[in-house]
Amino acid sequence: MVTVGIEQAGYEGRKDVIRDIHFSINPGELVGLIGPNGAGKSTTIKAVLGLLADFTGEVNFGGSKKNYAYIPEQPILYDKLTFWEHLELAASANEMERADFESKAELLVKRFRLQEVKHHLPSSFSKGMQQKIMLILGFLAEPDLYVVDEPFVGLDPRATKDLLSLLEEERKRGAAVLMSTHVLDTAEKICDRFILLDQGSIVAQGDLQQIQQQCKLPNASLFDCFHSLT
Ligand SMILES: Nc1ncnc2c1ncn2[C@@H]1O[C@H](COP(=O)(O)OP(=O)(O)OP(=O)(O)O)[C@@H](O)[C@H]1O
Repeated sequence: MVTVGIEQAGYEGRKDVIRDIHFSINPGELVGLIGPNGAGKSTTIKAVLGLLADFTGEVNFGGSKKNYAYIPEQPILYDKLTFWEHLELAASANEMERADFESKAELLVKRFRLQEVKHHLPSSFSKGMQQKIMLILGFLAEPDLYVVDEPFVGLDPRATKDLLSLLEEERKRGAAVLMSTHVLDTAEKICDRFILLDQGSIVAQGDLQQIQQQCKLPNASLFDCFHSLT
């Protein structure tokens, strides 16, 4: 289980962007981090991953080692490495066996329909194709925790479906997922629980029924709850 207890966190020169953020994620669970622009979703993710200069609190990954894959909103790729070389680099960082790496990587490349561009430079790819590379890099690692920042915006419907089915398989293996998104109708369908952020703090958390109770709107959609709370 991943346990997050953030007293406060922020950036150099802009401390205290988020405060009193407490939640946990069980193995196999998909938790949605929801909130308007600037609410602090990405900052919360960076705090969980230990990427912030200014941080007070504690994040416990449950094991001795922080075993996670972070799939950022903006793809981060090297200009001079081909798509396949990015995968090879990730495999060596994760100390994967060659044969294991090749079979998994080939399957993922095929699944996201990128075989044709395997040996091309990703700097020439579209935003959605670059995003797929970030997803493949994450899935290759088979981590205990996936941290996915706004995955749906750049992906076409088929890629979105591929992502969701792969995440479902990974959750069956026991992987936990923390996902930030604005796409509330998808979030409502796929997340076990939600954390609703506004202005750097949690305004509601729980499953849909608990969120509905917290905003006193029985049977309301996540979208309606979101609007009444933010
Ligand atoms: N590198 C940074 N330095 C200083 N302030 C930052 C930095 N990044 C974000 N912030 C500020 O922190 C606040 C929360 O931003 P954050 O990116 O966490 O929001 P978000 O909920 O992820 O928003 P969005 O939905 O637009 O992606 C905003 O006021 C933003 O201006």
